[in-house]
Amino acid sequence: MALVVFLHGPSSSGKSTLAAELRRRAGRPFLHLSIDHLRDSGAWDPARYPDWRGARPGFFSGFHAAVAGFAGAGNDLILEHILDTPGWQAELQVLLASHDVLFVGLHTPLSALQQREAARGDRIIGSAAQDFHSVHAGLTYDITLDGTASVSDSARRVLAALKDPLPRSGFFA
Ligand SMILES: Nc1ncnc2c1ncn2[C@@H]1O[C@H](COP(=O)(O)OP(=O)(O)OP(=O)(O)O)[C@@H](O)[C@H]1O
Repeated sequence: MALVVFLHGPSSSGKSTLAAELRRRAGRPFLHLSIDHLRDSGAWDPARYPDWRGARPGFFSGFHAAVAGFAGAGNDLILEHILDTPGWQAELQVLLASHDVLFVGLHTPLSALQQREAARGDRIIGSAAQDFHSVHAGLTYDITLDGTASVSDSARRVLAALKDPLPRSGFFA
């Protein structure tokens, strides 16, 4: 069984920043999985697909299976993801059923998301707003964080919640 710290929130809410701080402070190894890494390395480039909409379900099913594969092989994970598509949570609920999950929701005000998105310059303008209005709906988090709070305080809160044994996550609700 592996431990999966699942960081969830809109684009620009602070998932990658928190993941990096968690790994700095954790005192134990976590493998950080995010599609950002595939995109930023050039390994995955949606613009190259003649029919990305058609290819998208297969790409993400593969990503989800890879996450479960790493966890199944005993790797503790920090997973950064956005559940913006119907069926993804259910797919991951099945794939991660045998693992400990800490489901962390990052709530960041829309104005901050838009400011960050504009400042970054490498995100599609409007993605954050699109996520903001829907991405937290119906989810049960184990911890909810303010994405504008100090990242060290947020990391401390997450690490303090990693009790052994971990209660069954709201992710599976
Ligand atoms: N707690 C924070 N306070 C202030 N700025 C922050 C905080 N967390 C993140 N940021 C800034 O917000 C921007 C987006 O952060 P980050 O890349 O961590 O978001 P993300 O949720 O991983 O985004 P995406 O899903 O688009 O990859 C960065 O410029 C980062 O420096």
